[in-house]
Amino acid sequence: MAIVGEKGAMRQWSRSQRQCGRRIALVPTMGFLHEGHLSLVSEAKQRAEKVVVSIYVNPGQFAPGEDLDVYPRDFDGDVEKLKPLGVDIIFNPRDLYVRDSPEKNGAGHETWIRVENLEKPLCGGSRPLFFRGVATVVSKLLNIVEPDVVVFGKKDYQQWRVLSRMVRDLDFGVEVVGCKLVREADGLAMSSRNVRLTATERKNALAIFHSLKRAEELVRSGETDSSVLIEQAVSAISHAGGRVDYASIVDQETLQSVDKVASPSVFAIAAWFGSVRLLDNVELPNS
Ligand SMILES: Nc1ncnc2c1ncn2[C@@H]1O[C@H](COP(=O)(O)OP(=O)(O)OP(=O)(O)O)[C@@H](O)[C@H]1O
Ligand SMILES: CC(C)(CO)[C@@H](O)C(=O)[O-]
Ligand code: BAL
Repeated sequence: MAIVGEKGAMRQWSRSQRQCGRRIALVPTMGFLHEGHLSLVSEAKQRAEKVVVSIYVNPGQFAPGEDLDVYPRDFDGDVEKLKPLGVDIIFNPRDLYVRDSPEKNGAGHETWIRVENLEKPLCGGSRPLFFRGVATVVSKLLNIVEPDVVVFGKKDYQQWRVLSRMVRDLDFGVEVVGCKLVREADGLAMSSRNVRLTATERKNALAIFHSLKRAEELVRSGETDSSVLIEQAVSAISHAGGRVDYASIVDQETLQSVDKVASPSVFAIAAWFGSVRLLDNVELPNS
């Protein structure tokens, strides 16, 4: 497993692999890896001969005042976790944006990608520049690594949908794969940010998962009214001391709210426990 920090070297490696006819899969991450990330690597290994994992905490997707400075990092630990998995390259770019290179004399990055409608609901409400940053950095990674397949997790459901749309709309020559959300043994969605929860917040945050499970059960027993499903979730999370950013039942493709659970929909929640904002979701069964 090699660690590559320079984008020219990354591109050169990819091109030489492709010239030999080898398929490349890319797994983009921000590091502090957990089993959720490792499941993406397994999926990538199934789909390509060569696997690149990128580790880059992208400043371009954090607004001022968000948690960029305290985002968990453990590069050496990540390397150890990836070693046994047969990953070929860890791409840990030092020079991703022009502003990262002092010799460019302040000539800054000024090109941004917007996925105009899909970026607006859900996370787009409280993080209006988030998907602009994500779409732009993922475009850069795709242009540098030139993978055949790129793998994302459905824990970040809207992110997966936004990036799939971007790839389709802009004709990137890559297949986008969405992998199922991986949970801790007690049900909490795995997330790098979980480490920032206190023990009490960690316990209370389970209310998110329990309320989504409850919604699933209600749908199975015939409840289709979104407002009923949402109210029980908001109430359970608030009782547990959480602050709901959004709790929305939306169409799986358009991410527009639905009043009734009648077609493929997803119940997506973002909620704060202490200073940590957590995401979770379930794809709801059709009633
Ligand atoms: N629990 C999970 N199950 C499946 N995929 C996941 C899970 N957690 C993260 N991923 C996926 O891993 C990729 C990298 O995500 P990232 O490095 O931001 O980790 P994260 O755990 O989502 O961190 P955080 O939410 O704290 O930013 C994304 O495609 C994301 O959806
Ligand atoms: C896709 C991504 C690596 C872009 O920085 C990030 O948003 C993430 O880790 O989910
Ligand atoms: N996985 C989400 C990345 C972020 O919250 O910035």
